[in-house]
Amino acid sequence: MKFLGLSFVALLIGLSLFLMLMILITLVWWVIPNQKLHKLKKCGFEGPPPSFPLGNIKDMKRKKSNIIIITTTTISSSSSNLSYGKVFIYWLGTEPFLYIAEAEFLKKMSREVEAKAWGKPYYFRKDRYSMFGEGLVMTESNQWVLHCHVIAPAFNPLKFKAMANMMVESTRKMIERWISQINYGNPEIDVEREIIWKEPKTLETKKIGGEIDKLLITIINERMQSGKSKEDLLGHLLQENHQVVNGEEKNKFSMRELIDECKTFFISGYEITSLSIIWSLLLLAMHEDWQNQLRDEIKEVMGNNGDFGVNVNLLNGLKKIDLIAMYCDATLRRSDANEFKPERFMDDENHGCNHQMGYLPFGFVGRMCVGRNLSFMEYKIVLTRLLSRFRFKVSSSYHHSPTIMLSLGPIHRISLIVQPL
Ligand code: HEM
Repeated sequence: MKFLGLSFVALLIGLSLFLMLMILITLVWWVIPNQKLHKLKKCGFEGPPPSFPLGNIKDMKRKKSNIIIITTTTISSSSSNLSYGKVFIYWLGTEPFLYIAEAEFLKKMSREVEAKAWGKPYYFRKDRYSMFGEGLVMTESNQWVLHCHVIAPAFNPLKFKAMANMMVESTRKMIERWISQINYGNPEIDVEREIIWKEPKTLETKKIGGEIDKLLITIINERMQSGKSKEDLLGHLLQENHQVVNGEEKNKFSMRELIDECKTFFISGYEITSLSIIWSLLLLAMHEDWQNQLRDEIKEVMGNNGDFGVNVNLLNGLKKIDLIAMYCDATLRRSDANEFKPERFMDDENHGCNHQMGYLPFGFVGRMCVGRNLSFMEYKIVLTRLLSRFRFKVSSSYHHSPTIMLSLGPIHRISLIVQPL
């Protein structure tokens, strides 16, 4: 039998497939999200119903009040005019997110929710998998606990001395490059290009992912076979990874896990610290009085070391540099938050915010940044040496263009006029 030229069987198959697809869509986009919402409501959370197909993205785009959004472990500032109070559930596609504008609630959660219970949103895991694989940023529950045990000791500040020397050396090379450029009559330096390695876009990382993996396998194998431990992050990681159980040598991580951790350190570590340094240089170039204050402090604390070498212990004495560095885009800020006032951090336990949970540049509770001490050290080393050698001014060609990528970066170059002291 034929209908519109199609056999009855083909029509039946087509119809069944269509029906199955409709059932699947209804399940995924309506039944399951509504079940989740029902459960969340039972726990006392209110919020708009999931709307097909994008969730509440449209509503979220309309700006009114600044609030904090927690997307499982990721905290970011955003805006909303949804009228569900200060804590509610909203939807991105079919995924529920907890929206928090109440610092006390955030504090309570950070006390009561175990670190291993935090996870990452599905879209983040999918989008960033090529960058982080199953590295620490992505792991959850007991796998996170295991990774933490291996990785955290590698970030013990007592192990940073050799890394400090590498940082000093690479800053020295950069300073030499700048001086030779200045001597050629070009004092305008694109500090972004000089300091930062551009984070590859997700697509690029997907394309070159295999190449990166191969390169890392070679490096890791060479290190393992040479038997010599190098005092850098990979060296410390390999040391922590090695164990002897009942006389048998074993590794805690597989090669895949080692590769993913290396990628995680590189991508989550390198980019953010570099960005902190270049934004700080820009702010200092805009506020020369602060450059002078910092130079005075560097001389007072480091003596000549600010110029010729770095004593890691002395870095702890530099308080003002801390102060400027890590001012994050906290949302519970005071009304003068957009003014450059590093002094607001001085003797203020809330770091210039209205609440202690307003300042969370390194995340919070157990999922706090494992690399924060390393990043402080690198930041201080680079800034100390640059300020000891140069005066910075903003170039007339500078065009302010911050944008959020993985972190807050500039679209256009950050050009500064650099004058040797
Ligand atoms: C200015 C510098 C840095 C800032 C502002 C920063 C910020 C953060 C934040 C906010 C988180 C929490 C993310 C979340 O909850 O999803 C985090 C986690 C993490 N950071 Fe950093 N970070 C910095 C430097 C570094 C460095 C230098 C490294 C390593 C070389 C690093 C490695 C990591 C890792 C592995 C995690 C995941 C920790 C976990 O989930 O247990 N970060 N960082």
